[in-house]
Amino acid sequence: APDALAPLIDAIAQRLAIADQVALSKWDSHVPVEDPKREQAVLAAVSHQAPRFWLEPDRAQRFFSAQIEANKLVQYGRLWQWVQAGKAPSGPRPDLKEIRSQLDQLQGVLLERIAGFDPYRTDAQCDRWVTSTIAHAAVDDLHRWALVRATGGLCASPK
Ligand SMILES: C=C(O[C@@H]1C=C(C(=O)O)C=C[C@H]1O)C(=O)O
Repeated sequence: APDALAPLIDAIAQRLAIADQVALSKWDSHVPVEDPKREQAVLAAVSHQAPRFWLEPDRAQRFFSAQIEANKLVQYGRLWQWVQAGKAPSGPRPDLKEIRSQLDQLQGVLLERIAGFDPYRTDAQCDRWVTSTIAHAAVDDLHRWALVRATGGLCASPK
């Protein structure tokens, strides 16, 4: 795989790691996982920032839609596990505003890395590279499936 892929998958995984914190804050506050207004704000910011990274706003938005869907997948999965267990982990709870500013900080990193990988997305090997990089990621099952969701549009053509 090209050198640009591992850092991209890493940034995607970092954004998904934050989903656990989001889920915890929503468990505490009984707020629904999905927040359409916040999603729109994220997508608007992304499309505004895209040209700075020589990315088509549409392409950047589609990529981020997948990140948002994957993020919700992790949250629903964690909440399901905590309902099943009858409890969520104890420990420090950053508030949602703080967590969202962490997500915002990752935005530029993700855009930079998606732009770095884009030249390779039409390669016939693209799906194989992505598949094997995800297989080797040091994450649990829930995060691995979320990585699959998050990278669904990474390669230009389906298998
Ligand atoms: C991460 C959150 O949960 C969901 C996922 C979002 C995202 O990935 O950016 C945005 C809004 C929510 O639908 C959040 O509420 O901030």
